[in-house]
Amino acid sequence: MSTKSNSLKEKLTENFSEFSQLSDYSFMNSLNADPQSTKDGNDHKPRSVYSGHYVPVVPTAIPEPEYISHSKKLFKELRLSSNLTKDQNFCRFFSGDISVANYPMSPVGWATGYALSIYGTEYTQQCPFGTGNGYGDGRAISVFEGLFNGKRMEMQLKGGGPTPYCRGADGRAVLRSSVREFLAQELMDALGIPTSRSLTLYVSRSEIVRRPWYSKGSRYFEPDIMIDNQAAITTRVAPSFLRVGQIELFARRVRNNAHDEALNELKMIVKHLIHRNYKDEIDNEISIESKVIKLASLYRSRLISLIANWMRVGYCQGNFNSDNCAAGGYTLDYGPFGFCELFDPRFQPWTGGGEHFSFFNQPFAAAINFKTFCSSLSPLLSGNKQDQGKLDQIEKDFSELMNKELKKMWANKLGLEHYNETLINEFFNLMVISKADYTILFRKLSEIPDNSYSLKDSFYFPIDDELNNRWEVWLKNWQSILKKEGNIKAKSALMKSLNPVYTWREWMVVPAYEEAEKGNYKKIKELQDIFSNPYIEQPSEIDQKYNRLKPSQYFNYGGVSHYSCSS
Ligand SMILES: Nc1ncnc2c1ncn2[C@@H]1O[C@H](COP(=O)(O)OP(=O)(O)OP(=O)(O)O)[C@@H](O)[C@H]1O
Ligand SMILES: [Mg+2]
Repeated sequence: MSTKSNSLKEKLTENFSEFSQLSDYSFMNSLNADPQSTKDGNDHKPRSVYSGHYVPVVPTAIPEPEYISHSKKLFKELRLSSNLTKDQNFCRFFSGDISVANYPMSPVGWATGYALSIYGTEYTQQCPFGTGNGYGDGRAISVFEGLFNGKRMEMQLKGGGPTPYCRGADGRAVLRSSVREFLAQELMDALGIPTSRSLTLYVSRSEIVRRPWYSKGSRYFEPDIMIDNQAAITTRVAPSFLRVGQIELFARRVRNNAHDEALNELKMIVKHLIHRNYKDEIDNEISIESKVIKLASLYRSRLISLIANWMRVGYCQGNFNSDNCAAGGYTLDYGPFGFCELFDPRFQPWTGGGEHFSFFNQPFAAAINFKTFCSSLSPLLSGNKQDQGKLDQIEKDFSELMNKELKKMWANKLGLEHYNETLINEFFNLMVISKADYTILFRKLSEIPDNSYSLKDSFYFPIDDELNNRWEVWLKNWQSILKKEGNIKAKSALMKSLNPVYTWREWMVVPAYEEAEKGNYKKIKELQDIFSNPYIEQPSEIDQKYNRLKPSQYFNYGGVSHYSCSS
């Protein structure tokens, strides 16, 4: 009996009509549509959107879509059968032709507006109307919301054609950036870092868009040519795609007395955020003021943990504006991101990013986004001084708690129970002077070596005797603390669970999207395999290929070591 019910429970969704039965829309049912929008979602030209939480939009399908890949892991988690990828309607739907939607699915998707603050400075000029009312999802369109094993998930096409927020751009994403986002989400999830997830990746055999990019071997900082790219659509999945910038938009409207419904719309979107991302942790029965305070405190914990995790694996988001900061506490928008190879605290692959969004500055950028988040919640406290005091305190404590978490992370990354300032400062100095590869060095240290010879393959240049001696001294000090603290074998195992073997190396990903441009998807699948298990050493043939220092020719190489945000 129990076997039977288990097998029933395990039944996978096999075809598109079963898939449609999973749909259950709360976004469109419980929030306000822009009153000026049309129900049919035929709304693809830039225009001002003054109110409402979303605009109904029908995506523009990419012509002649070809399936490239899907996330086997996410499919399993959602209990979707891989057979679905062979279903014609599934393919049409996730390549943008949602006219195939069956009841209870909606044949219309939605795009949302959001505000933009760059490192705390509010921008309004970023839209064609100079007001900020034309800024939001320009090419991201949500098309599905459903219940999967009781978990509510939203599915969003990236590159699904223009929306009213497109600001005159084409609404498309190129194959290169879609491959990057698809693979990066897979890797981040496997690294154990909260993230939007990859569902599927389709490319158009016939639609071409032009973008500035780098010529082969370019040493230019900014793109030097225009190139033709195939359009692609990748679908990402998350409990919500709400951003700090979105809460900010509604709060700005309250502050500016933009319309009578402004405060109510802010309240609705915050309640929606709680419902989507914090439902299990916030009691529905408490007052809105108490909910807001709890929300700020929960988001603070999630954001702090997220940033510490980014630092742990060498991830640099690159463009950590309020509009690229998910209010649910996970990584969102894999645009000009990168992973640090040669250790550099100022690592920043995006040419437009500046130092403020660089690798080691991310805790500060996060603190600023958190401040924006808190001040956006403030109007919901109805001027109550005591509640405002609590919210202010939560915001004020961000940096101290962030520091604490970082110290814990650095200590654990080195197998230590406690942060040791002298030891860790000397370690950072040595990493910089020795020109170490961030991932390889930490992984080699996870073997807890007792001599510097074991580290030599993690340096980009041979180190001299003096430096060598410094490493020897450091290793000795480190080992003696480790030994005092306890079981070395257990420490090594812990370090290996925090320090991956394999990481994102852009020069390995470039051939994957370049081959894909020629219709060969083998390298994408290979990388997907490697990225699915980044903490486990692969057999030596595979290991030699993927566990390597960045070759010298790829330094200062346009499109590899740095890139513009032309996606
Ligand atoms: N080709 C395009 N067509 C329309 N809008 C675009 C296009 N490229 C970028 N945008 C819009 O410009 C804004 C800034 O772009 P950014 O690179 O931060 O985001 P993105 O990578 O497109 O999307 P997301 O943050 O949803 O992952 C976003 O609102 C985005 O929707
Ligand atoms: Mg973005």
